[in-house]
Amino acid sequence: MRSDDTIFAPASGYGRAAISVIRISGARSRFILETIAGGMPAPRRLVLRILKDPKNGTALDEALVAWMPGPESFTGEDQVELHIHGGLATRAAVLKALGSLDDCRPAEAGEFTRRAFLNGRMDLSRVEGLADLIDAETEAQRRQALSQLEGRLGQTTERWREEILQALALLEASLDFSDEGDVPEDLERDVLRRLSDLEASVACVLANRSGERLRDGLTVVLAGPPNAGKSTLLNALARRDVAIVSPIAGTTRDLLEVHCDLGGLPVVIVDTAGLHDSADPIEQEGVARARARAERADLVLWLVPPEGTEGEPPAARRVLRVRTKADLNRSRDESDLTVSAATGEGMTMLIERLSREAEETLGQADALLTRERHRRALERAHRSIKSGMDLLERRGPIELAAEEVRLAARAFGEITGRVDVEDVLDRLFSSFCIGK
Ligand SMILES: Nc1nc2c(ncn2[C@@H]2O[C@H](COP(=O)(O)OP(=O)(O)OP(=O)(O)O)[C@@H](O)[C@H]2O)c(=O)[nH]1
Ligand SMILES: [K+]
Ligand SMILES: [Mg+2]
Repeated sequence: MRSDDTIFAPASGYGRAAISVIRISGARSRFILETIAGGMPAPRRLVLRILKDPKNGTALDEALVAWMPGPESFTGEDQVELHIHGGLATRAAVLKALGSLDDCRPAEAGEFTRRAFLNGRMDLSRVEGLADLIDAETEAQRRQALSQLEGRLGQTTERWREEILQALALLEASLDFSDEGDVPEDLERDVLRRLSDLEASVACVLANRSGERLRDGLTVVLAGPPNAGKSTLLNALARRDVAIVSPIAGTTRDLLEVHCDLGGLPVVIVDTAGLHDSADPIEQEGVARARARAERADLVLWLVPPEGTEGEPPAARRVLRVRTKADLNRSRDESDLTVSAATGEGMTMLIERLSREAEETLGQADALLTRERHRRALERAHRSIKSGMDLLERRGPIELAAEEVRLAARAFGEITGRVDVEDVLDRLFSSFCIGK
């Protein structure tokens, strides 16, 4: 794959639609537009054109076309958009015509965004914001992703990086002084004050985990003995037939996740295998997976059917006891909630309860960090700042303090993709759809 090829791809979804948008980016964009649309429109204006096959001049479609010259385009390169009719045959014919041109090829997943990043049009944290925006399933996730796309995280870490580079400059100046055997104490005190301000700001951001939580959603695991009604409840919460339900104990073996939107907040509900001792190695594996997932979950709903023995809930952060199949047994007990997926009894209460849990955990999300990657980089920056401060306070070697400060600057730079992020790039861009 050559990075100086001109690339093209449908930017709207596949399947039949009224309009389909095809994006083109690269040096041949102008030539392509001239060739298939018969001339150049004014930049950034949609104009109606007949698209013609470059091989034989036959008409392909009537389309709105736009010419977006670089460097002020999304990718930073010359770009073209063709808004063609959304029929499958039309799209196939236009894509085939584009593919027949020299140095033009279909784009790989995320290649447009990768070019935008490489051409300095977006920093890495904004690229991640864009990926999250495309994947956002709820209102709160959308707002968070948009704020990251707008550059809140990137701007903050860039500011921190600049501040720490100033501290580094001062330290280096004091190194020069120390050659002359005279380290001004003011200078070191000044550096120490700057580092300590920065340390406090970074610690404050690290303490807030709500961004990552909001991105991933609140995880609720449905656990219980076999036949407790876990899969039935999952289907009822999802309002569709996701999991197999049967009177046979041990129906569910794998974990099954459903993403729900509760009042604009993302909740992931996980159905699991019934917890019990089994000689069957597949069931044992299912039970082990159920226990592991319960341990990591924000909340476990421990489902207890009216019949049979209850057993012990799995190890978990928080457990709510839910009596199932209320239609079969009217007796009250010490459960937190009582539901019947069959009649719908108690379902409103359960959903309200889950919404409240989501609101408490995710509701006030105003966090800067949304990914583990950000957190790891910031933690490293924080550690280095603290080591640097420690060295200065103990009047240790200035060279070592300067090195710590340099490491912190580097860690800040990783968040926006200034340094060392090749592996992150490959993973991130391949998670995009083709055409983005
Ligand atoms: N009457 C009544 N039956 C229910 C209710 N919920 C589930 N059942 C029945 O209970 C049986 C077991 O339900 P499942 O949802 O498969 O139970 P499970 O906990 O997922 O079972 P495993 O996956 O085998 O562990 C099925 O026959 C369901 O129709 C309910 O609220 N009322
Ligand atoms: K079952
Ligand atoms: Mg089941």
